Amino acid sequence: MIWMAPSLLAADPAHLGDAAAAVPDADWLHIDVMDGHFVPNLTFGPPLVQALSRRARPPLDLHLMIEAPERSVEQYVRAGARRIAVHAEAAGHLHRLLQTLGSLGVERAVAINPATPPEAVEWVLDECEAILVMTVNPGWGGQRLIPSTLRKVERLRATLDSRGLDRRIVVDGGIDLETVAAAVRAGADTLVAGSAVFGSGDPAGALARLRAAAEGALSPGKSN
Ligand SMILES: O=C(CO)[C@H](O)[C@H](O)COP(=O)(O)O
Ligand SMILES: [Fe+2]
Repeated sequence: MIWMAPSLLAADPAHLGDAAAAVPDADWLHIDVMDGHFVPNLTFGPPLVQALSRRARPPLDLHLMIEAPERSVEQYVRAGARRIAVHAEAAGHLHRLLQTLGSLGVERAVAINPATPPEAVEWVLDECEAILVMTVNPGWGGQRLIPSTLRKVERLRATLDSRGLDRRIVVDGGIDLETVAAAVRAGADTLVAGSAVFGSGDPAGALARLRAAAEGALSPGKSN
């Protein structure tokens, strides 16, 4: 089953609450937290996340692009996060951090940048529910998907299958009607899309079209 996670990063910052309310059929609402250090950009903090949780119907999916994530995960859980992705590159003690997140009762994802090999997450698969493969360099929306990142998705899906593990593979960056089928065929089952959803005048319609294209790529005999 495909899960769709529209990313608020592409929404008009002056109307974030309305954007959060505009995609009630999403499986998750993706929120990109950037600290100006791990990535140059600066975005959402806990009070804003908490305010958005009151406007959004989908559960909040926080993508923490921050240094020392262990210092602030609890704050984001209190603000309403239901899934938290932490970067393998940012966590000094990744295994311990994932155990902490588990004890806080949220779904856990480990994110890797395009430059990071799959091995960085393969040793903690028992301590997470999802892997987030960055398909662009983190920091901004509206970039083009880097095709070689999908080879990592294939490899991770093969590793999960060979170990009999049921984990979500999230792809994040440059997902649109042109790239979504390739991402799904590579093994992704959770699709983050910012510009393709909030860059359109009709976010709910754009989300539905993207979901249909992803589901079509899953079903044999359909072309997308
Ligand atoms: O994590 C991110 C950037 O670091 C965003 O989630 C991602 O870029 C989504 O935006 P778009 O679909 O426009 O690429
Ligand atoms: Fe993201």
